[in-house]
Amino acid sequence: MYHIIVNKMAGNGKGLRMWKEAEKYLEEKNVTYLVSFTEYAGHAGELIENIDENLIHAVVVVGGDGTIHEVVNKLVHKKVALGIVPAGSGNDLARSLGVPFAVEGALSRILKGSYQLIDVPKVEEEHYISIAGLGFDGKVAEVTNRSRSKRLLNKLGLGDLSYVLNIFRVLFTYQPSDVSIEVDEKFYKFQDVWLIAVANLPYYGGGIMICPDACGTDGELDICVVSGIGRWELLFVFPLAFRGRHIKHRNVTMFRGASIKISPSSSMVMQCDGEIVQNKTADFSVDENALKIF
Ligand SMILES: Nc1ncnc2c1ncn2[C@@H]1O[C@H](COP(=O)(O)OP(=O)(O)OP(=O)(O)O)[C@@H](O)[C@H]1O
Repeated sequence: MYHIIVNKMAGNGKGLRMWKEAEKYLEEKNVTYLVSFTEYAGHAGELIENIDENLIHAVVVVGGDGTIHEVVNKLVHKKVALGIVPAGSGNDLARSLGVPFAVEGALSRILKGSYQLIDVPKVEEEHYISIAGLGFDGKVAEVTNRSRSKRLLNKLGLGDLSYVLNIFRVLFTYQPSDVSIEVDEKFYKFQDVWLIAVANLPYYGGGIMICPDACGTDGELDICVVSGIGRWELLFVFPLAFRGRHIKHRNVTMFRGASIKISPSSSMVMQCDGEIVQNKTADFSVDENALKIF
């Protein structure tokens, strides 16, 4: 049986609209399912905390990357597969995996039943599926989630605009840090680091292809470091990242590895799949082939 988890509030109400469409489609196809609706942050994880693996063969999220992130943390190394009907504002996991954005396409992919095994990275005990970021992107996520303008813009259906506004706000106040990075026992030192992305898959931030070659089945993580760059130049490089063309820029360094330790000289805000995490250290590893995903 499918357990469907719906975040009605995802994507400024897109979750509810897409669920209504999904409900009709599932009825037409005579699919048996159990459905639950999230009511607060953290609820999706709680709903499947004690999942009966003999009864439920797949969890389907109708929601965004934040809801998926909670579910991933409960499904790692389980028999239960994950399906997604992308209804968030960013939908970067769907973009990376080529999941259709329309309800019918996304559901028919799930109902076909063929899954792949995907790697799941972790930083300390926190798993994530797409990208973890330290620095500038973490700060933008933190400021946006706290800001009153987000709530107001969400009500007006302009939620994405709050990210853009905060990118500018953070750009002119952010203080870069010096950072030591250990990748598979090789040691690197960077000055004036703006951001470090540690990626299982290519996309974050609603379509930014920060690590174009990241592959969720190679047992490794791709790392992008942006350092030693002026504020105005960063503003110029930023749009290139929507097509992955930033990687040739002289202030951008790309690596790949399975075990990564990041030590900044001053604290850097960390986000995993867009959710802020309060870790003391940033030691990354990969659980290979740890999640079944449609
Ligand atoms: N009923 C609810 N009311 C408020 N917040 C909720 C509710 N249900 C879940 N949440 C929380 O809302 C946050 C955002 O949800 P989600 O990621 O699904 O959508 P999104 O932010 O619009 O999409 P994306 O992450 O793709 O940009 C998550 O952290 C989730 O835990």
